[in-house]
Amino acid sequence: MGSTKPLTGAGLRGQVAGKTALSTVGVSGSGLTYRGYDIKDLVEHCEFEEVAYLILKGKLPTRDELLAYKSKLKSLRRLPGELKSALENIPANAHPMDVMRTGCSMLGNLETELDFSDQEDAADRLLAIFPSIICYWYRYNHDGVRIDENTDDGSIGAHFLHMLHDETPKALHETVMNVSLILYAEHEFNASTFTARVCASTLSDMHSCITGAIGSLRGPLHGGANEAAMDMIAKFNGPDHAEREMLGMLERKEKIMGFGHAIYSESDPRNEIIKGWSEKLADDVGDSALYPVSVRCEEVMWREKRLFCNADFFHASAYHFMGIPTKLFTPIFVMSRVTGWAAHVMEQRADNRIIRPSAEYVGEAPRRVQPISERS
Ligand SMILES: CC(=O)SCCNC(=O)CCNC(=O)[C@H](O)C(C)(C)COP(=O)(O)OP(=O)(O)OC[C@H]1O[C@@H](n2cnc3c(N)ncnc32)[C@H](O)[C@@H]1OP(=O)(O)O
Ligand SMILES: O=C([O-])CC(=O)C(=O)O
Repeated sequence: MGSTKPLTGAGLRGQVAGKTALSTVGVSGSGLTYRGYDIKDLVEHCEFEEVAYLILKGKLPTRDELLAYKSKLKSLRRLPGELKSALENIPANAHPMDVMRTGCSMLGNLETELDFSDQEDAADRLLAIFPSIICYWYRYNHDGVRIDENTDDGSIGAHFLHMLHDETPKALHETVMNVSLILYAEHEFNASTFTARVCASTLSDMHSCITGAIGSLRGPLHGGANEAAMDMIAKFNGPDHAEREMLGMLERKEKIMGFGHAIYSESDPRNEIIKGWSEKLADDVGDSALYPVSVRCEEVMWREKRLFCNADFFHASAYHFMGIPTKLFTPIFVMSRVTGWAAHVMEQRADNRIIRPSAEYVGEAPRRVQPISERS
């Protein structure tokens, strides 16, 4: 199990900030459970949509419930015309996470959650529409085409890859997307989820909560690490070069993205799973560079610093082998984590008190305002 570190100090580390029935991190099983189910068990037996149902509705679906849920999600993929126009107006050099944030916020104007009784529908709509949002913007701005977002693909992962590459994805890629979306779906009180809960605690709407969460996920210390890890490993021309560069970065006390974790102390259980798929994808594309480079990075970080790969590190090579542009890596995290965020919003609303901690004041002692004419 990925045991937890001594949790004290800055960053609210180790402080219980609320209750959740959604997941445990570093507590039991392989180290990550969703509603009591171990992540390894879920990856082995479930589709992402089943796990989304579990997270959002509280139980694993029956076969009929899953079919109905997948068909509902399929019917929610379409983009309103006003949203398409907004996406067309976002420049090609914008960061795709900013596109996701704007897309979510714009949808909140068009399909405002007027009452909390709409919350499950608002969550399902976001889950279904995020792949359409990012692919519509990307293909319009990079390839000059207006894609048809109403594909017939049976899963969210295949829908995304189909719109991105303009062809039905191969089975291996659909499987890896499925695994990846499951792995990223939920992770207790991480920074983006906590953002969503703080927003929810003011009784704000679902789109505001998710928009804020996207902003938090964007940073390289959180979801943005998969993209940053890719940028780093792409610069290494082989394992020995990677080792030399990594040692230099450590010497200069630089942060190496895709390593370490706020809660786990020895391993992130998601790493072993995505690393296995990255290796399979490397074989599939005949890679003899990026995967060995990634493995050497992992060895060096553990040997030198006892730092291990988190969920993001091997996601970088896995996504790359599937032909996904690096800048779209973190938006995939959004496509998955929206399930966890929305479930946390609903959980917060069900037992709410506004989240309002206190601060330790370290500023000036009380003093009088000097008239402006006397200030130097
Ligand atoms: C899906 C996710 O969001 S997983 C997280 C993705 N983020 C990253 O991969 C970014 C790189 N990693 C990090 O910045 C950190 O490990 C975090 C943000 C994930 C966790 O931060 P913290 O809980 O503050 O880390 P922690 O307390 O373990 O740090 C201990 C020491 O290790 C160092 N350290 C931690 N991670 C790294 C890293 N990736 N590279 C270099 N040094 C590191 C810290 O700087 C600190 O050094 P110090 O004692 O000299 O100040
Ligand atoms: O829990 C965290 O701090 C970050 C993380 O791994 C996640 O959100 O998946």
